[in-house]
Amino acid sequence: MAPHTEQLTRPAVQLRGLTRSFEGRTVLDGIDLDLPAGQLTALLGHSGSGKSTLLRAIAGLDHGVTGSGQLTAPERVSVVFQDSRLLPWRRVLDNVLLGAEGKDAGRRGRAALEEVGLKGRERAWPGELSGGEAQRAALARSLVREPELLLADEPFGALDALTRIRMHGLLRELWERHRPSVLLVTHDVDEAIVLADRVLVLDKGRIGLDLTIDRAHPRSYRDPLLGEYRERLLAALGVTEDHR
Ligand SMILES: Nc1ncnc2c1ncn2[C@@H]1O[C@H](COP(=O)(O)OP(=O)(O)OP(=O)(O)O)[C@@H](O)[C@H]1O
Repeated sequence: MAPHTEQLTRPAVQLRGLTRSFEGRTVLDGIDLDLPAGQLTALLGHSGSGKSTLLRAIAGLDHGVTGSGQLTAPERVSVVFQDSRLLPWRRVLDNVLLGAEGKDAGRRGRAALEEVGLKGRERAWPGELSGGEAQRAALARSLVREPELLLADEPFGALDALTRIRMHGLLRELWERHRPSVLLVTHDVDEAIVLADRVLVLDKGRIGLDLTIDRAHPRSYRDPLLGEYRERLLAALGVTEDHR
């Protein structure tokens, strides 16, 4: 599907000189970044490189952290984490409706559950869902707010490999249908290459590599033409032949 050009001209997120420190240790060191509206961007980086810190800053969830810089982000932002964060004492539909506003919230909640493949599970308890189903419910909850920006912090990191691949298809489908701007934090180079149109590598507090993945969707994990992107990303992450 062709991107909506009028959307791509207006950045959804703008960071200028964004700096964040913990106890005097600088984690983000003057980041300048524009995320165009309606783009699916992945953020890679080693453990501890500051990916979650950056995502939390954009989400406005980093109160109390020392920092400076300018940040603009849309008002309607949804965040999905590695753990579904469903409230165990609320049924699935009631979880999905948390934070949903408006008269038609119930209808939107049911529609979102249907979109993620959970039709019929509205009255289930979170404890009755598999890990993949719980993440589907978390995605439904994020959709119901009709976010302009979806921030996802390793949303598939705790899932088995097969479920993860299915969830990749689902996320891409949902994105194509709703076109929010997405920032997907991941450790998984292949996940980034298959899903995202742009991949950023966070390194030493800065964006070390900013790579556009110029391949049509749906993409196959086996596409040899994605290999070149993989090599560039692995090199930016400092992964050499000796590590493989
Ligand atoms: N609340 C905090 N207090 C002190 N240090 C923190 C806090 N949050 C994060 N840090 C430190 O900031 C650095 C970046 O953490 P962050 O969680 O952003 O990294 P990450 O790239 O998301 O890592 P991972 O991939 O392992 O989740 C780490 O060294 C971490 O210890």
